[in-house]
Amino acid sequence: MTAMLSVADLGHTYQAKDGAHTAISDLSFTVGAGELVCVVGPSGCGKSTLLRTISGLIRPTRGEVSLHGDAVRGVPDDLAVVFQDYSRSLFPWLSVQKNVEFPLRRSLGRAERRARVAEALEWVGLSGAARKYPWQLSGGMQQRVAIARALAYRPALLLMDEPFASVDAQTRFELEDLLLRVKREHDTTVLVVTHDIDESVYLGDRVLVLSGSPASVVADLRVDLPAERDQIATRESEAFVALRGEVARLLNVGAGSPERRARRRADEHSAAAKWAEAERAEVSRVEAQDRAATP
Ligand SMILES: Nc1ncnc2c1ncn2[C@@H]1O[C@H](COP(=O)(O)OP(=O)(O)OP(=O)(O)O)[C@@H](O)[C@H]1O
Repeated sequence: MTAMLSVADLGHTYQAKDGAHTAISDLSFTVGAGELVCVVGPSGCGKSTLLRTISGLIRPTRGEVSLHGDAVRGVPDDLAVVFQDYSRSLFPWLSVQKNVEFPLRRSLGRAERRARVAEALEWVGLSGAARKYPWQLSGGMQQRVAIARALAYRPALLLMDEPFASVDAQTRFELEDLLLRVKREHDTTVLVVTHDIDESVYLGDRVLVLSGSPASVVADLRVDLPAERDQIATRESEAFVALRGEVARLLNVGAGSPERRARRRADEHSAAAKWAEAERAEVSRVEAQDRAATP
């Protein structure tokens, strides 16, 4: 299988006021064209840093990322990202139609843009919602819009950062099946970061298990399940149960004393709050820029 994405000896060290912090070290893996690979790892191990380097938002301090053979030096044209927080990734002042159309506004003429939007909305079952605004839709529908926007762009690689973590369990199952269907029908190459071990096995052709910070690859597991999956039958199958057990063991889920676990959760919480704050400021800045650029 041709490698669509190649990550070679990747490392990244942040320079902060209180010293240097190595978030990822020696990460190497490839993702083949048409493959769906899930990445799991302990909280704070460096998964978002990995996605930021793949999407060209930060330059790694070591190693290289290539997309169909070309080294990534900035944000690649043929890449789309779906984030966990749909409410911040959609523009509330634009209709669903205009949200999905937005990334296509420079590359395509009006007729082709409209055709792509109609097609993508049909894929995600939202043809009837084109004229609505994001705030008129449920959380699951908003995340469908974000997925439609990514798909309308026809990216060579779709990156998803905890895409279904903010929706209820029923919607999560529906969106997982939607992703599998779209991937199968359109041969999309996808890299999904998730905290959910079951989700990683249900969705993945492979599961990459990362170590604690700084992240490196602990295991690259092939998911030996039929391509057609079913939320009940697949999750009950022996192969599924065995694999999710293996991932949990590799992640050492449940290890440590209750005190150590509580301390670790508190540390993760304060680091997450700090970076969420920085990210909010960055998103507001970019939104203000986009708002100014919106015709
Ligand atoms: N801009 C930054 N400057 C300095 N350190 C950072 C920066 N961004 C992240 N870090 C640190 O790098 C480490 C990895 O962070 P990252 O957000 O990549 O992890 P993660 O696995 O995505 O976390 P989570 O599972 O909580 O989403 C953390 O210790 C974090 O505090």
